[in-house]
Amino acid sequence: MEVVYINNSKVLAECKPEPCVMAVGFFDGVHLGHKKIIEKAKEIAQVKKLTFAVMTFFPHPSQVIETDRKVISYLSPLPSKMEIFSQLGVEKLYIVKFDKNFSELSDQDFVNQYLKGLMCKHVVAGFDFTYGFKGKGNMEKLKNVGTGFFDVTTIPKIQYKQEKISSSMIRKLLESGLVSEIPHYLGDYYRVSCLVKSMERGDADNNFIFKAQIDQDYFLPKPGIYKIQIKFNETFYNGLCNITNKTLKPYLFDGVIDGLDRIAEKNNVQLRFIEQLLDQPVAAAYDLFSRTVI
Ligand SMILES: Cc1cc2nc3c(=O)[nH]c(=O)nc-3n(C[C@H](O)[C@H](O)[C@H](O)COP(=O)(O)O)c2cc1C
Ligand SMILES: Nc1ncnc2c1ncn2[C@@H]1O[C@H](COP(=O)(O)OP(=O)(O)OP(=O)(O)O)[C@@H](O)[C@H]1O
Repeated sequence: MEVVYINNSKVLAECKPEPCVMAVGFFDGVHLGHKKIIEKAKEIAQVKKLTFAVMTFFPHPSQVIETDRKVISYLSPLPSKMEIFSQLGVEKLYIVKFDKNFSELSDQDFVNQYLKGLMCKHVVAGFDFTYGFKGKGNMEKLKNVGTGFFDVTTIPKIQYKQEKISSSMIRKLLESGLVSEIPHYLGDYYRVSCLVKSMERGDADNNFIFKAQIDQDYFLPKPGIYKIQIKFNETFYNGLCNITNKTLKPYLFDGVIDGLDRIAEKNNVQLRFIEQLLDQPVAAAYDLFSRTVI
């Protein structure tokens, strides 16, 4: 996957565009609604024999625009989002810096400079996609202004239990500790990548006790005790993890892993949240862990 960072219209002019089918959106978490959009763009690109591209923005628009709900941590921080896009077969990823200047670009200028400028022949986005200053552009307008330049495909609302699947909904579930519900929205357990700081045999049952550091850009579940899996070298290990102080930066997890003797310190692992066991962290975590059957 080729990654192109666009910081302003000058850098945009230096891009070497190629005719493409483009999925557009912020796509935090790349949930089931987002996946439908990306899969549709891929399918159209194959049929039309064009490059399969995605355009996303960074940071989240709420960090630049006045809103009551600022998104400061992510379900998929940029490196994780890039990995997911690459796994979904995206050929070209445009990452547009969302700054004050960009936010004030009119909807017409965004279409002319960015979508037409990057040689989009087909744009795919969801039913509620908005763009341009004050979010004045929508899918209806996009179809009109694209006539003669690009086609537009709108993905209808993807729902679970009669509600729109959204990144905000997944954040709410994490804030409530309801991690076991998340696969219905994400298509998989909520996962974060982290760096193992220490791993030693520690408790009475000879389980491994680990401490791991997580990138501070990740949105974390409510403090508490969680059943987890650690993925390392394509193998999943069951365990428990204690999330304590959410304000601690960088975050440190500690926990117990069952029968794990291959992960050494300084390894990057993927941690998946399976189920909340206790809705508050415990001070003497190891005591609790050693008494709990993993
Ligand atoms: C050029 C441009 C300017 C934007 N300006 C604003 C803005 O002034 N106010 C706002 O609330 N959102 C603005 N947005 C954000 C969009 O409304 C929207 O959140 C963004 O395009 C991501 O779409 P998505 O949230 O559907 O993924 C702008 C987006 C673009 C592409
Ligand atoms: N459930 C859904 N069904 C269809 N399209 C969706 C769905 N959720 C998001 N989209 C589309 O995905 C793209 C990215 O949207 P966005 O990143 O705002 O997702 P979101 O889940 O709505 O986020 P948030 O909850 O933060 O508003 C947009 O084109 C949007 O219309």
